[in-house]
Formats: sequence, structure tokens, C-alpha cells
Amino acid sequence: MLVTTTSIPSIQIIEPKVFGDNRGFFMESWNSNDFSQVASDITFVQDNHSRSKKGVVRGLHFQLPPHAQAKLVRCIYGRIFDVAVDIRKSSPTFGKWVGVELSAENKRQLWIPEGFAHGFVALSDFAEVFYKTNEYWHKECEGSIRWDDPTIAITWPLDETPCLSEKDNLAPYLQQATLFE
Ligand SMILES: Cc1cn([C@H]2C[C@H](O)[C@@H](COP(=O)(O)OP(=O)(O)O[C@H]3O[C@@H](C)C(=O)[C@@H](O)[C@H]3O)O2)c(=O)[nH]c1=O
Repeated sequence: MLVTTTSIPSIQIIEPKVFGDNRGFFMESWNSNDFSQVASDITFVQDNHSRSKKGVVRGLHFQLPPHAQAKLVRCIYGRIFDVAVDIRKSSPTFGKWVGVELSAENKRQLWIPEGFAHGFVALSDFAEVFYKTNEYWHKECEGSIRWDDPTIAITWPLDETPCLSEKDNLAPYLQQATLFE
């Protein structure tokens, strides 16, 4: 697998080795030994799978301590633009974001450690996203930030108003949100 560091050093892109033949393809979508070069001491406890229609934005979401959650994200159907935002107040890259296209075709995965908010937009008619997490869902620790916060200024590849959940529509701006110290 190929690991590429992004402009935010702890956010990494993983590209599994794909063996294609006349039947289709095979790949190890996750291998504990190989993954130790990306992050150590990670135990995944939950897999999540969502389907979104084109123009849906989910995010920006995170879980706060004591149940902070790291995510290994991939798109298994269609295409998404996946985004991670550094929300660690003491970080030199606080408020900065990274966006990567993940698709069923490019098979890229995005590693998003604790301390980041995560969101994506579905670029294809439908997109299915599958992600592993190292912490269970704890509703009481959930946090969110508005997808269009002007201080973060994510360049979403969107040419229409996105479809949002009610919760995401009411999300606070970065300045009002409870973040990581
Ligand atoms: C996140 C989550 C939600 N749920 C339930 C709560 C709710 O009734 C329903 C839909 O939840 P949401 O609207 O929060 O789903 P969604 O907007 O897809 O939330 C997800 O967005 C992406 C960007 C992430 O990074 C994830 O961590 C998660 O926050 O699923 C679980 O049962 N387990 C979970 O782990």
C-alpha cells in the first residue's frame, strides 16, 4: 500500500495495492501490520456505512474526549470529496482543512485521527461511504461545526445548495463550538 502525507501531517492518504485480472480485482482493504506504518495502537471497534445522494453534505462531525474518535474512511460506491478539519486549538494547523476525492474507482482511504472534524459531499448520483472507527458512537460526546464556516472556508466542489440533515443545518460555527484543547 502507498501512504501519502497531506498538508496536515497526521492526515494521510492510503492507497491499497490492487490486483486486477479478467475476473475483476482483489485488494486488502485493511491490514493491521501495514496500517501500523500509518498509526500505532489503533483498535477499530465499529464500522459505519452510509449512502448519500448527489449534493448531500454530511458534517462537519467529531466526538470529543473521553470518546474522541479516529476514522479510516473510504468510498465503496461512487465518488465523494472527503474533508478533515484540524480542531485542536493548540495545533499549528488549527482551523486548516484537507480535502481529497475518494471513489470506488481510486480506492483511496483517508486516515483522520482524533482532534479533527470530518465531513464529505457526494459527487456521484449516489455514494456509499464505509469507515472504521476506533471508538464507539457516544451521542453525548458528538460535536459539529457548520460545513460552510467562513473562517475554515472549505472549497466544496458543489454547484448547488447542499442537502443537509436538520442537525447539520443547526450546527454552530467554529468560534462557538466546543473543540479539542
Ligand atoms: C454516527 C452514528 C449515528 N447513529 C444513528 C443516529 C441517527 O439516528 C442516525 C443518523 O446519524 P447522523 O445523522 O449523525 O449520521 P451522519 O450525518 O452520517 O453522521 C456521520 O457523519 C460523518 C461525516 C462522520 O464523520 C460520522 O462520524 C458521523 O458523524 O444514525 C448510530 O446509530 N451510530 C453512529 O455511530
